[in-house]
Amino acid sequence: MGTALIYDDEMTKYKLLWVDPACKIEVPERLTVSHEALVRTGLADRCVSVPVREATDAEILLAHSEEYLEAVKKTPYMSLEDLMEFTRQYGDVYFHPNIYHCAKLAAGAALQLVDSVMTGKVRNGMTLVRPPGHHSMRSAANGFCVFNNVAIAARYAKQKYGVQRVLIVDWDIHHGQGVQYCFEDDPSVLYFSWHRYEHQKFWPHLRNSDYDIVGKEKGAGFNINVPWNKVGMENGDYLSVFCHVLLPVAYEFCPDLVLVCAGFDSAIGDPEGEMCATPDVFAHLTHLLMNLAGGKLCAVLEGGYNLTSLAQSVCQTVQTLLGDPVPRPASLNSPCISALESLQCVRSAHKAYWSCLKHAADLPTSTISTKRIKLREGEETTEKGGEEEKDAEEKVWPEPPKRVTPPVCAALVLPDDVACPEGCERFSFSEDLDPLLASKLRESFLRDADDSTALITISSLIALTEKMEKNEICSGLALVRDVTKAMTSIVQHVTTVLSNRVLVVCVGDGNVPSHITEDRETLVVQMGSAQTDEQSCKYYIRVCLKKGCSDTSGFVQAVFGLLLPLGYEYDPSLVVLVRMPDSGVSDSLWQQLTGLLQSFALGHTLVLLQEEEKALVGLTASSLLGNPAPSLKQLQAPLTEDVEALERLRHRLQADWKLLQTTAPQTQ
Ligand SMILES: NCCCNCCCCCS
Ligand SMILES: [Zn+2]
Repeated sequence: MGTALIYDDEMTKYKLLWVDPACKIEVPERLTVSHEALVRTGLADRCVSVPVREATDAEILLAHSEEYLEAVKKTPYMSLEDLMEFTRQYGDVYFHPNIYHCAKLAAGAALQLVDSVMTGKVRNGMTLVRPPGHHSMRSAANGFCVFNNVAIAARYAKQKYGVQRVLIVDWDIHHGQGVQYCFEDDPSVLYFSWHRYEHQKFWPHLRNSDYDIVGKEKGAGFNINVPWNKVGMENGDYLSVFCHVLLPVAYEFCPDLVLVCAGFDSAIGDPEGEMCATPDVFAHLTHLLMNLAGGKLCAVLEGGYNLTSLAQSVCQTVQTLLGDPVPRPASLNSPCISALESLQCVRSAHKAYWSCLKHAADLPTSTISTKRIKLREGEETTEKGGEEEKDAEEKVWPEPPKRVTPPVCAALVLPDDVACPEGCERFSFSEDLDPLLASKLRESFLRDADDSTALITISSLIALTEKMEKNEICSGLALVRDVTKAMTSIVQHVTTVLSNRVLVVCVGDGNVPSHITEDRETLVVQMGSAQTDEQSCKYYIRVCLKKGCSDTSGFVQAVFGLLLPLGYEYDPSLVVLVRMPDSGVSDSLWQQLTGLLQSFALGHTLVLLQEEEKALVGLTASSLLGNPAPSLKQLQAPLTEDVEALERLRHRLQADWKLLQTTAPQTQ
């Protein structure tokens, strides 16, 4: 299934008609540069084009009062003076004779997108709209917004399609207070927003935007605010919040639909956000949400006021929705102290509501980032947002890397009697093997040296890793007699011959040859049930779950709290996913993991299965082809001892792996 793109240039036909410094950044070119970039890059042609429509009164009344709608209806007939007068009653917004029409189109576009996804016409999609929506409230326009496009879409999806749970992710740099107010007592809509806050010094200066505002009554826990109290936040800050707050909660919530308030003023160069996250980060934010709700994801444009980073970010988002491999995360910095404080505060505020956060640390005793910490003489404050910050417009950043899709998406090494699934390519090493390599492989990996099928398999795997390295093949899968032997030979080859970093993920117990774990190049993460006496060390990390990998919620904890942050920090060029015999992992969790691991290494994931498990070839290949994994059931609480063990492991490792941190360093 494809990706919908909804855009109509009618929404460019309104603009600011008078002088107002607060509103001058909201210009029609925001839409034209975004759409033109999608056309120029060929991404628009790869999408399913869906027309806009006007939202009806009834649909607008899903989130707004009649008196407000009636008032807005009068604006097309107003004189300039009347428009200015009408505007004055609201904050940081402007009206225009054509804005009511455009606001109906913006809301209608969001509804068209919901229809396209909910009817299965497309898998996911994005709509480029203005005016944006997330600041508008029941009876008030605000922050360039007239109707709350995403709030209306959420209510519409529940009403028309019986959607039980909607996740709204608001990655715009402003707090979508309009969305928060709409759903704050509603447990069926989980609203997540991060936003520039600076301890309430930043617009809209609301006390209600802070981390302790968690929702009301039945909605308590279903409103998550992540305040950024400094500018200059980077990719590492954003990805840490996704891994340690949003994703664990989102998987526990288990939404039937994901709506994104896709604002790109959180990208570098934006005059509003003054953040430093690069446009390619939106490829990762999008990808990390694409296995929720069976892939049903609707992205609705909100803000974004730097026309260069806006266009690049929109393209990164749409290209990921189309299923292209995501770029490697450019060398991530560890989250800054201020971000860690926010992270700790949010996790603490929500520990009462989400079992995945039950063991989160308490509130920090003091927010050290706001105090000027006494540094050794002469040392510059490493903290972001210092006065020396140049203003956003002067920021320069590299163009996001070209994201080439390899000619072969998934190559499979299978015994002849196992069918190759649709969309994949059977791969077996045909040219005669280099005799030197053959003998080396024989002596080091084969039980009986003349076991030719094993030799073919091993050499096929070696050849496969080389084609992946050349980006001729994206991902691979092999049925092998002994996954441990196969893993060893691959790691040996890739680290020595290709001298690349390999992330090995072992699902299930079983011994991992020690020499892999000692080469201090390869990172091995093994998830199982074995109570190991040997401690995890920096490059060989063992997650032990009481009930093993059959415990889905414990496993998910480990994936988001440990595996993903490690993967982002390690930034491998190849991921080897090994399903150890009798791992006990469920099929849907296995597919989720296969999908999530494609966040790394340009999607170069090589999956190793025991040949007895050939029944898993089809569903594993489906995930390698980019099909969304089936959604997991709502997760029950993970075992206390597992969560505590994971916390202890994270505490021990966070000195080596900065993205594992979830708390700010304690003040002395
Ligand atoms: N420096 C201009 C102040 C603008 N304040 C309103 C911003 C609304 C953003 C909507 S995404
Ligand atoms: Zn914004």
